[in-house]
Amino acid sequence: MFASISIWWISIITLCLLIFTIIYYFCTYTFNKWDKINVPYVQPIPLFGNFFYVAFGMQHPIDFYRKIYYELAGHKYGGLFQMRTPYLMIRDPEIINNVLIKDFSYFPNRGIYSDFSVNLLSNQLFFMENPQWKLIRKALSPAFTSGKLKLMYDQIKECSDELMKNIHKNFMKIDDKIEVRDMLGKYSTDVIGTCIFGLKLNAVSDDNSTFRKYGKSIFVPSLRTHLRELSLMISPTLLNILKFRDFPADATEFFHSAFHETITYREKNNIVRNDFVQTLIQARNDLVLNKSIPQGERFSESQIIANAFVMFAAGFETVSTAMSFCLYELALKKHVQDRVRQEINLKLSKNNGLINNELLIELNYLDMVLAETLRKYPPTFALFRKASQTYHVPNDSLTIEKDQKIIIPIYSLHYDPKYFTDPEVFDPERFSPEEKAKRISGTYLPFGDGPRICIGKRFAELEMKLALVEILTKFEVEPCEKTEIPIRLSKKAIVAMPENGIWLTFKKITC
Ligand code: HEM
Repeated sequence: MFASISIWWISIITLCLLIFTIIYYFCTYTFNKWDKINVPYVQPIPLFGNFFYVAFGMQHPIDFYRKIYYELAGHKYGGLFQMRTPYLMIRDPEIINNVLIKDFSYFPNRGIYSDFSVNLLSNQLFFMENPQWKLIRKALSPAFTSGKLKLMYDQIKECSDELMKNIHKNFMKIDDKIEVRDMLGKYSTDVIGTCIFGLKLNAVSDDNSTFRKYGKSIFVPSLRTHLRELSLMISPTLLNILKFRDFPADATEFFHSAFHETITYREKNNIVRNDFVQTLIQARNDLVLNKSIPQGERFSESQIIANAFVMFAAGFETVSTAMSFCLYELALKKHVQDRVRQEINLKLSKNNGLINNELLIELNYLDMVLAETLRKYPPTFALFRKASQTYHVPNDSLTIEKDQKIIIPIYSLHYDPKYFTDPEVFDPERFSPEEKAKRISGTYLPFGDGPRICIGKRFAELEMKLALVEILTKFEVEPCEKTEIPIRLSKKAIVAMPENGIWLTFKKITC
């Protein structure tokens, strides 16, 4: 009897040991990656890698990358583990330039996984991989030429006029304190609506705007997005089993049908306009309906719709957050605000008081202020790439294997005192023509770089400058008792976003 009990115990213990060994192996077997190729790395812990505090919402990814960046100080690159997935962080500007620009053909993709069969709206420019990415980027780029931007000016101006009306209304009805991120989020929703989709959304004046509601829901930090990220870093297979979606289902449905209706309405009614919807219709004709192109190069209807969505998703939160941080810094730095206003007023007086596209182009100091805002608060805090083939780093022993995921830590580079002295200080002089000429390329990357650089960069700059000119010529912005100093960033957001909004006082300029 004793013999059978001990056999039973031995079997149980052996089974437990076996299960423990399998789990331990699963949680750690990727961790020898950097030792094998002699790359410095930060010591991981089973399953979580270096990502433990981020996984439990105790650390912002920005702080996480910053910590790794400094632990790898003195090295051109180094390894880290986001859960079980090994990433190569590149710190050296020359290698960064090789990856983004010079040797782009080795790194054409971001390597951000999405199962397109359940995430229809992710099947677009941002997530797409070569060769499809190249085809669609070529088809959509003509929508953002300087000629096209000039044509969009009047539409953006209409939105900024609405914005100003709303600020005045708010001013008279409520008080002089405004949460600027919400207000500017409504403005950027309207701008994208009219310029990209030809839709008058009126989010600025309509508190119940559905576009605004669903737009916000894409970026609101949620447990779903967090768990999605974590399961992906543990294993894409796990993500496929758990089927976490990239975006909430109701938002996906809403945007899919809204964009589908817009495109089909234009087609049915033969409406031809010189705007982004027209570019999408053209892309649909060339890449979906054209039977003469090879099957592999053909796109689906749903991919065209997803590319309408990406302009909305990538364009509204980034712009409104950047403008809000800009106003925040100007409120804290009165002398910089005065100088911006002086420049605007000087140019306005030479332009008969008229705000137009040409005037905006001439506002060089405002450009410097915006550039410094995007240095201090880059909405996208890191760039991602994946090697599509094995790559030997020139003049170095490192070989980057095919499929290796790469992180370029924008935020850490922007705060490295080697490249930006006193990085915590907001100083637009860093972007004077002389300082810009001295800057080491590959250290300032708010819009990314190379062929995959942000497609909406110039559109965003135009939109931001116009709203800032309108606001700063009519109001002085100041901090109030609700202004958070220093500002705290949300630990869960996928873009650099203030935790509690940005409250500022608006004082009417009377003269
Ligand atoms: C302040 C505003 C903005 C910032 C800071 C910003 C930043 C970025 C960054 C860092 C990337 C990744 C670039 C890379 O990987 O090298 C990106 C990509 C992208 N952005 Fe923006 N963006 C802004 C506004 C916009 C706007 C207004 C639009 C659309 C109208 C837009 C559309 C896109 C798209 C579609 C991509 C993917 C491009 C591709 O993969 O080919 N962005 N953006």
